[in-house]
Amino acid sequence: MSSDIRVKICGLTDSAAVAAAVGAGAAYLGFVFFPKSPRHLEIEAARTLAAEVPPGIAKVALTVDADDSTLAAMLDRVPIDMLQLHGHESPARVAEIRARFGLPVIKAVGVADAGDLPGLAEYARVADQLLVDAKPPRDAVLPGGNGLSFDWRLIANRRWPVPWMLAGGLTPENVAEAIRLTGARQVDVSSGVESAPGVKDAALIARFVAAARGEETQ
Ligand SMILES: O=C(O)c1ccccc1NCC(=O)[C@H](O)[C@H](O)COP(=O)(O)O
Repeated sequence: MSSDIRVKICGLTDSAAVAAAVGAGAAYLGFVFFPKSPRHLEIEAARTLAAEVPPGIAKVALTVDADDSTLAAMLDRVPIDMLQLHGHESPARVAEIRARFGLPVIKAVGVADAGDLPGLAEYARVADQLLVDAKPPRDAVLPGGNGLSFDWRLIANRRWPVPWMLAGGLTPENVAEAIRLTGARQVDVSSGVESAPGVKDAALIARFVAAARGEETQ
């Protein structure tokens, strides 16, 4: 496996977690703005954490069907590099947000079966990146960050015209196999590096990044 795998650690809620992700070599750090989430950040808390991220690591704001005024209020205070849209935003809405706020957009798309794959191609026309995630259960409170994976064989050897990240239920134990099966060059994790919902574990973050890069020795 190659060490050029790029890792996104999502749902960081405190300085220790940011330091752990930065120290482990994450390429992207995700901040969740979704009040029902145990990882939700108020704007001023996110601003403080964002200031702790060194240049060269992308600060990603995750939102769910946010309207323009909510996005504007957050972006006015928090120095964000990319938006991750994790709701039911249509392709037209993705294009609109991208144009209005002038930031690269990652569109999360849930996959449960082969019927979900055409949606990915549609979003690849308007988003800068795709995040290929597990589809949340119908009764889930969270549209992502549920620690659930999907059948990776569904996307084995699939390619899209934009960069993409594999997400959903990844852990230090399974990430190498997920990369091998899918050919992903970027991976995203939240629950799999937590000791409790919303509480990141520095050792798990380090193990995850090392495993994704094929560097883990144990
Ligand atoms: O993390 C949340 O609480 C969350 C809330 C609302 C929308 C998305 C959310 N998380 C998305 C992610 O953290 C990841 O991008 C992805 O779903 C993988 O999560 P996990 O399966 O927990 O690794």
